[in-house]
Amino acid sequence: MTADVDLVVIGAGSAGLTAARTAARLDGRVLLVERDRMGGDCLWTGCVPSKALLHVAGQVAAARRAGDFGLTADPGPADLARVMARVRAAIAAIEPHDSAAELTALGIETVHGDARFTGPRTLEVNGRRVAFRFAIVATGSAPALLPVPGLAEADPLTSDTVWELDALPGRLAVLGGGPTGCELAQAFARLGSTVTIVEAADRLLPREEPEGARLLRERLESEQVTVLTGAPADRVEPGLLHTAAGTVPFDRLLAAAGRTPRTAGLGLEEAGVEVTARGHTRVDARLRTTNPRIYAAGDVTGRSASTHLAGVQAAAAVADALLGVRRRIDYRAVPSVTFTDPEVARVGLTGAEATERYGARARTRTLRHDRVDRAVADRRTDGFTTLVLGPRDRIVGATVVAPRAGETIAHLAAAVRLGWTASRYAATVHPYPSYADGPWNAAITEATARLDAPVLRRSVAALLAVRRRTRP
Ligand SMILES: Cc1cc2nc3c(=O)[nH]c(=O)nc-3n(C[C@H](O)[C@H](O)[C@H](O)COP(=O)(O)OP(=O)(O)OC[C@H]3O[C@@H](n4cnc5c(N)ncnc54)[C@H](O)[C@@H]3O)c2cc1C
Ligand SMILES: NC(=O)c1ccc[n+]([C@@H]2O[C@H](COP(=O)([O-])OP(=O)(O)OC[C@H]3O[C@@H](n4cnc5c(N)ncnc54)[C@H](O)[C@@H]3O)[C@@H](O)[C@H]2O)c1
Repeated sequence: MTADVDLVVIGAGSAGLTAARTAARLDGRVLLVERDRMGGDCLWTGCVPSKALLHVAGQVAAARRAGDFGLTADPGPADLARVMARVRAAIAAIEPHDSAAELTALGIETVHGDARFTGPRTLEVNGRRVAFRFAIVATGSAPALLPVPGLAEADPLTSDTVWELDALPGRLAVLGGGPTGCELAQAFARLGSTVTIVEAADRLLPREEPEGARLLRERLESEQVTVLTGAPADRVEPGLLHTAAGTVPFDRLLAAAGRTPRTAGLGLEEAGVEVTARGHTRVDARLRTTNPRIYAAGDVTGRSASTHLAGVQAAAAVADALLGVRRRIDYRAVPSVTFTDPEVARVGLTGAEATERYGARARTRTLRHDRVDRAVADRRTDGFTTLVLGPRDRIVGATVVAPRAGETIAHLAAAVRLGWTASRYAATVHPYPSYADGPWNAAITEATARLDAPVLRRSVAALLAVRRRTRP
């Protein structure tokens, strides 16, 4: 069978766009199929609108705190229609980079339609049959619809639809206290809604360091957000959410309790592509599905839940398929950030995960940000840095909770990837006064604490004595 294209990419989101661009750069013949909007969730309903919304909400919150700085300003509730216009403007500014025109200029053929595999090396889109050498499934994930009685009837908002609101809900109940729930809850509370977060686990952000979740909760509560934890949703009546921890009256409900992969209707069975029990494409370390000619990348794999990792996976999959070049993805060093205020940023293991993996060889070193002068100057000492140390004192994880922690964590991602010790990290000069002083000072404290080891103290004392004699 002669192939029509080297690579067909299904889905033009974070993973699919990177896959198509990478293949085009290698001079591959590429067909990119998207059934909805070029740019995918990150551009239209995920990263970009949520960060734009959080930015405006942050400005409103700062204006509310103006009294702290001797100013007077009471912005009152925000005009959501105008706020959403700002959000759409951010999308509009980025959208041309992901457009079909831009990709066509790179030599990529784009087709608007629903792709469906018809065999191990063929698929169909808009009635057109395409034979491919390789394919990449990059169809992403969608908000999960929980089987909570009454939830569907309550017409819940999701991260797909919340952007269509043009008036602030008076009382907003947010179902799920993961990154989506926390970010949107804080944004709407700051804009003027009365928000309650309902989280099944015993804390917000269950994947993060408990102390980070605790600080975020404290901050949200200080901004009048009600947080119910240990509160799985039981059922919904009109205007009333019942949970194990009490009832929550609401005007609108936002369902943010997880994601589900988009694998239905793709003809994966015809292509010999197996899915896991949760519906993700089953992939190996090279991102090959159970059909070695078909790869997968991004949310659909269940091994990525971020734009940065989706892109890295996609580029690696293309190199593997088209060039036979294997690129190892270092999953140990992929940062994740919840862009609330304060931001909760992590790379690698939490303290508890490190103890589980390394037992007594794991340790943590925490520096509270009342020791970070920039945080003091900004009156933002409600943060901390934790370095997680593993065997041979290497940094195997880190959490930073602070304004701009999403920037600071990037250095620590490099440290984890390169297997640096705290001493090695401490040897890199950091600018003062910055939030990056958090990790730096934590590393310096760790490095200098090691000087307290009796053997080192004896050596230092001996050296000092020698110097006193030779340079009296
Ligand atoms: C509210 C929110 C905020 C977020 N914030 C961040 C953040 O700040 N930073 C971060 O890194 N990540 C963030 N994420 C996660 C990030 O958006 C996703 O991880 C990322 O978009 C996944 O990219 P993807 O390419 O795997 O899938 P998607 O972006 O979902 O793209 C998949 C595309 O495939 C298309 N498609 C599906 N089926 C077919 C088919 N059969 N034929 C043709 N096309 C098809 C879809 O229409 C879609 O456009 C956020 C997510 C949410 C919900
Ligand atoms: N800033 C970012 O990078 C960003 C932002 C948003 C989402 N994401 C990614 O997208 C993925 C999905 O995030 P998400 O927050 O939508 O989902 P999630 O799965 O991370 O969190 C959902 C939360 O809902 C809770 N939950 C589940 N069922 C419940 C019930 N019946 N009642 C109450 N609570 C319930 C869970 O315990 C969990 O804490 C994540 O992996 C996340 O990293 C990233």
